[in-house]
Amino acid sequence: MKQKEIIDEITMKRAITRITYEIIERNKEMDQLVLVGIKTRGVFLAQRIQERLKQLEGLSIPLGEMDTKPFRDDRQADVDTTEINVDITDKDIILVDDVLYTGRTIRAAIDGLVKLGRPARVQLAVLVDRGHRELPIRADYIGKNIPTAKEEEIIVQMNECDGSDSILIASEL
Ligand SMILES: O=P(O)(O)OC[C@H]1O[C@H](OP(=O)(O)OP(=O)(O)O)[C@H](O)[C@@H]1O
Ligand SMILES: O=c1cc[nH]c(=O)[nH]1
Repeated sequence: MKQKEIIDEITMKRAITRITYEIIERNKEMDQLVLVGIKTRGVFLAQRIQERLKQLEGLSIPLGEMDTKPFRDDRQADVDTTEINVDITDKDIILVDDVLYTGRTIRAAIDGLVKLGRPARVQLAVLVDRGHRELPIRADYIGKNIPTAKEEEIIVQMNECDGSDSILIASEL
């Protein structure tokens, strides 16, 4: 497998900052927002957006962690490690994930969310949209659009779990 860095730490940081500004611009009632990070790296991304919102607007936005494994259509797990300790009914949810590919993870996340309550609105923020959707799902906030071949893989590395911030593309060639 050949790997090449396509996004470095600084560019990744800028993309997260831009997503945060877009969230501020497009959500007038910020007190209704709840960030929900999709495990694993979506949670760290959501935490970074939460920190930026605090720095830029002085806002403390609640954050939950979504485990999509129990709701997947391909493989399933009995244990659900979702932790969302706020009532999501009538709230504006922003789902956060690192990569958007087929859209199946997001479908599972929405399934998990509606089991917990009835949000007013659900938006989606992703660091990378690599295309190849298999469901009618799109992101509202996109850090980087990275056109890929199906055989390639996007690897997002984050300091919190990988020791550094970087986005790589991997291919057999
Ligand atoms: O749009 P999709 O085709 O569903 O792909 C996107 C998902 O794939 C990856 O998760 P993965 O299942 O690799 O789990 P991980 O984040 O825990 O590594 C990524 O973090 C997204 O959640
Ligand atoms: O390329 C991909 C596809 C799904 N999830 C990833 O993290 N990378």
